[in-house]
Amino acid sequence: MKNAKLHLKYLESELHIEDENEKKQIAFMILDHLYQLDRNAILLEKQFENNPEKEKKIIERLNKNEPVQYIFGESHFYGHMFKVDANVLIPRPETEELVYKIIQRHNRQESINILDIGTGSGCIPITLKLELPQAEVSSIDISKGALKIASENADKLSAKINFLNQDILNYGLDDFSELDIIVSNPPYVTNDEKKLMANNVLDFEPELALFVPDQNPLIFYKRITELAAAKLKTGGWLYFEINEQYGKDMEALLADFGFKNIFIIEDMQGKQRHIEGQKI
Ligand SMILES: C[S@@+](CC[C@H](N)C(=O)[O-])C[C@H]1O[C@@H](n2cnc3c(N)ncnc32)[C@H](O)[C@@H]1O
Repeated sequence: MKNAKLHLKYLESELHIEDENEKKQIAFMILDHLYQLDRNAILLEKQFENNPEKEKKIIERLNKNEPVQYIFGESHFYGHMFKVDANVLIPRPETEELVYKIIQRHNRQESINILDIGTGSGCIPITLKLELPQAEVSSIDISKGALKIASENADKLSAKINFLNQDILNYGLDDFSELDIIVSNPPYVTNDEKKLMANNVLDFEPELALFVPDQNPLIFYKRITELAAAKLKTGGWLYFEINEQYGKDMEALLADFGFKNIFIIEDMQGKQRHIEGQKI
């Protein structure tokens, strides 16, 4: 039998993670994931039977920089647990902020049409459907692997979403007439920025979800803004998560396509992370 508090310390000592807080957090997550030991159980020094083989495998993968979310196959987003694998981006807290912003503007009774572009794990469309249950929600991704995970998440969380496998750069939204909301967190990292990124992102997260050509970093934003100008209802909103380097360019882009009420929103780190604009 092991003592939960002492075992937490042991797990920490096996992890090659520089940041002490992150190390502790991940050791907690291992105890929770493998043995359902929460902070209370650790504080009370609960006795439990451990599985050294499983622990060893997890620690080996963590020490090769693999994100803990891929190892456990799940990630929290907006109070729900989403299945994740190597086909999908790990949902980020900044994206929760974008979803929160959208939910604040609408109410649960509105029968609105929402389209999300770039589904990934399905975190955006599924959360919007759960919070705005009268909405019709659709979501597009080029990746069949991502759509499979997103559909599983939608089923698990009982959210009815219309998923479409399309390349937004070559699809004119022909299945849609008038939309109230278009939201997207498209790929926005340039190759130049690759060298600044952590290995656990570069080695494990899907390239398709992250990168855009250096010579055309706004390729997805230009295409989606053009489509939104055509497909949104008057009064409808366009929401993007953005690369903080391109706030000014994004404002100009939305203005060029006739959007009004354009606002850039900072994330919790104070970075220009979201933009919204209204079709008037
Ligand atoms: C940055 S990820 C966002 C995923 C998810 N919405 C989130 O916030 O966690 C971008 C997504 O866009 C998808 N994608 C990339 N190129 C695409 C294209 N040409 N058409 C449609 N989706 C595309 C990727 O497969 C990926 O799932």
